[in-house]
Amino acid sequence: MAEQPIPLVSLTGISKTFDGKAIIDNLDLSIYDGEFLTILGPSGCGKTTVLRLIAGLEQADSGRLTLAGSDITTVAAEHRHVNTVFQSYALFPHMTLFDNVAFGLRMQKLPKSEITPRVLEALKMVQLDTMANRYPHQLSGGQQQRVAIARAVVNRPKVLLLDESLSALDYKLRKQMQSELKQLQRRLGITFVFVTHDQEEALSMSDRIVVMHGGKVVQDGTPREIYESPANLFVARFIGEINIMDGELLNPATPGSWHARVEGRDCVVHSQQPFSAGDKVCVLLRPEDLRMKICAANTGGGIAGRIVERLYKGATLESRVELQSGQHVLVSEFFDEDDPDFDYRLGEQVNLTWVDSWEVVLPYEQH
Ligand SMILES: Nc1ncnc2c1ncn2[C@@H]1O[C@H](COP(=O)(O)OP(=O)(O)OP(=O)(O)O)[C@@H](O)[C@H]1O
Repeated sequence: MAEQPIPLVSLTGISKTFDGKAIIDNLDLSIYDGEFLTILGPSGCGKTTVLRLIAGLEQADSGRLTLAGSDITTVAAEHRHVNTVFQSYALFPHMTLFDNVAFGLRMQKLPKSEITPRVLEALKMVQLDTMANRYPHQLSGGQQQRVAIARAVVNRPKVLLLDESLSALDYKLRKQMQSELKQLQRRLGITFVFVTHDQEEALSMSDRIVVMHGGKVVQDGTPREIYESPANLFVARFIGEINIMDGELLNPATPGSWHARVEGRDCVVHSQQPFSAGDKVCVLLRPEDLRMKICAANTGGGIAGRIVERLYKGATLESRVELQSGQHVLVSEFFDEDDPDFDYRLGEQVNLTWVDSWEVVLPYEQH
């Protein structure tokens, strides 16, 4: 078995209460050297608090924090090799970029002969070395964000914490910065811990995503694992669009698959979970996993439904289908004008199937 690497940062049994309310609840989290880890979750789930605990800006009520193997649970923020880039970049408006980036090193009373090359190197990394004499108001939002990163990187932290640091940017700039930030992280080899509530951002940037809900980690995995195999309905719904259908397991088909009835249709579903015959389940399917054919009601072998809405999205066509149970599901298909079945009309009867084994089967939860 491959040996598990030693975490660069580890949080063990960390709890934090504010005003008598548990905000972080017995949290265990390992962050590995050089990875781009994203903490993803809805507003108020405790993401920023986790960053502040790692940075030393908050003290945990209980638990243990280590950095590169050393216990830093009670070490002051300024003595941790950790830097934070906050949502508001908090640049000094009256200082040039050079002075903004040099500020921390000057506070440490380093000699000028060391400060100048380090600042220029950091500005070069974020491709702003030619603008060293400009002031923050002369920069775009994305450039200001890069200065904030240079200011953190110049301290040569082992870990860089980024708190919703792209959320102030407009859509196009945010997309551009997502890719630049990821490239920068690869180039620097610094461990990034990135906090966001934007699932698309998390999927596209991260090596690993930790999904938080109510102060707890509800799933920890690669972007693909989180998207394709959500651990529960909360994660499934939080990450992208999902259709949740009610089903019942009838009897085992093969090891890892079951004969089942899903929305009145007999089919085979796949799961490695220890289910029993008769168990009620939720069958999860992404809109792009479903396949749709025009078909008279109950003749196609799949789940019968009726088109109630069509949404043209450019590259894809999304259709809302009402099943016989009254439930609505969303189907997303690539636009294909040559497919005679493609141009559905409102009210048309259709038949839904899905790509074999792409379904996720979870224990039944009210939804
Ligand atoms: N210093 C504090 N004093 C009291 N309550 C706090 C404090 N810091 C955070 N909280 C509360 O803890 C909860 C979690 O806050 P936190 O900022 O960690 O959430 P978040 O997931 O980062 O949310 P957002 O995405 O909105 O920033 C919130 O209910 C918040 O009001």
